[in-house]
Amino acid sequence: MAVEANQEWLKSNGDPHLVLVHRLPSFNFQLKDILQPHFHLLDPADSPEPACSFLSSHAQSVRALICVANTPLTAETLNLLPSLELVVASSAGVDHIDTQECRRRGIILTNASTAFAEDAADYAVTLLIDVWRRISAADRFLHAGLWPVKGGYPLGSKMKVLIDRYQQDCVIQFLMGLNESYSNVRDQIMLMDPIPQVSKVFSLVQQQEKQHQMLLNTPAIESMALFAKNASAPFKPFSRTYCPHCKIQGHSVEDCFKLGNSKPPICSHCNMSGHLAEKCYKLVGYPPGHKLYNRGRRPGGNTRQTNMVIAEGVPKNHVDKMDLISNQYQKILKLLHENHTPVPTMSMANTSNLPSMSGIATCLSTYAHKSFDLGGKRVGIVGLGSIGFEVSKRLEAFGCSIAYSSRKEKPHVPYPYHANVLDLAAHSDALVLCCSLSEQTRHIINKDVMTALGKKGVVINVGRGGLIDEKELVRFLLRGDIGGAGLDVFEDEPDVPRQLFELDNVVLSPHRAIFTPEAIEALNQLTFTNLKAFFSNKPLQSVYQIE
Ligand SMILES: O=CC(=O)O
Repeated sequence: MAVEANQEWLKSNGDPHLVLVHRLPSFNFQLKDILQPHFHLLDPADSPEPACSFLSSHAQSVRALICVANTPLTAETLNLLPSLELVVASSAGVDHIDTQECRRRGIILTNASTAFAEDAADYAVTLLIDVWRRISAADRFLHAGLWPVKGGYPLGSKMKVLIDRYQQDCVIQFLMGLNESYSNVRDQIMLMDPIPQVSKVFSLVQQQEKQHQMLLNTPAIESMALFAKNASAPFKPFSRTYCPHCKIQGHSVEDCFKLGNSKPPICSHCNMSGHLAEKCYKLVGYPPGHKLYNRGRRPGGNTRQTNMVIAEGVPKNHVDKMDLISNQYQKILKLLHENHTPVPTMSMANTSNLPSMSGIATCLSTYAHKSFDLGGKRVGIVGLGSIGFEVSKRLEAFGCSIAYSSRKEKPHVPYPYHANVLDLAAHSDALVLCCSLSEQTRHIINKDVMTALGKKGVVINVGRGGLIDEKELVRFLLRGDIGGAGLDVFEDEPDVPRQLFELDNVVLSPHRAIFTPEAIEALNQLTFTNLKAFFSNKPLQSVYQIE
């Protein structure tokens, strides 16, 4: 920082002014070296004397105080500083400062939101894109070595139908017994009455799979519970599978249907849509005349085929573990029925001339066209201060439409204003929380707001954890009553609800939004500028309006 020739912030006799450093002893005061040459810094944390008596004896004439990070600044401390006129907070949030007491005493408060605005906004937008596009989840998927095993990770906010279909497919294949080393857990699941929902079975299977994997040093594809012959074939770009619907090699018509590109195929065996008769035949046995009719038929007749055909509840002969009996088959059919959600049909016409893309990627991009992109999404910004405004600038560039709620309507802002967050939520696909935490804003995101935001709504928080009723948010996320969350802050940091760890539609970050060297440099600059301005009777920057 350049030293200025005219040091008009010094006292008239040329001495430096006193500035009190208010910090918890565990917090480093990095600005010390920069400020020391220009101000007389008083730092009780450097003294062996208890803070109270230090302040009473040495700080009676102090006019300016720097509040470091989230060191609590209470009315009791303020009472010990009768000459205090300025509090310079080195944070954007001021919920650790008794702002009402500051106001009562006429103390001016500045915060760091202008210094941190760009970095905090970058982070908020990144969280939003990550939640919508599932970037972190896809990263975990890839790091876990699952790409070659389970095929492409379906990205995007409206992929739930596809994920459901994917889970359903995996579960059915698993229950059909394509991986024998999982027969015990399969039998246990089949004995459950009723068989739990597909998503539950899917997670039970995954748990088992994790346990298996832990026992193996180098897990092989074949050791996966959900591994099934050809399960990943449709996802391989050079597979010889051919889709008669979209005329692209690399996936089957069933996959095309799962991706929403064709009408569901109808099974000629059970009349259900969504799969072909081959799937049923694998379960119940191939009919006479089918090319695989003799497959698995052994002398003695204990084959899946004969068991399935003859058994009514209990097989007559010995049944080996892998075989399904007919009521198990019925249970599986029921599962299929319960989870049968229609998938929107979309045309491949616009993308079928993209030879460099694999079939699956082409299908995904087609499906994604109106689903994953940020363009057209309605984003509600809660708190249009300096951080919120930077968020709006960025998201506008992505083609989002912006609305906001704030303590007051901003006269020169072009975006629609909503006087309350409930109303904003009802008109938004995502809410981005950039406001400060106060008694008025605590739990501003509550049950009603989340309900208004809806099942596809996303909430991003770079403000303070207390803005959200976190327990309620966890419930909403676990029930699928909200579309996702990107959270940099939590109610009880560093404790984060563990239930969130498993959710792919949740991105978690340990309160890092503003931590960049550039933001710290901007903070140093802002603090120095404000102290100089204060002692030279010039206007201050980043003044926090206490209400
Ligand atoms: O969270 C960071 C800050 O308030 O500065």
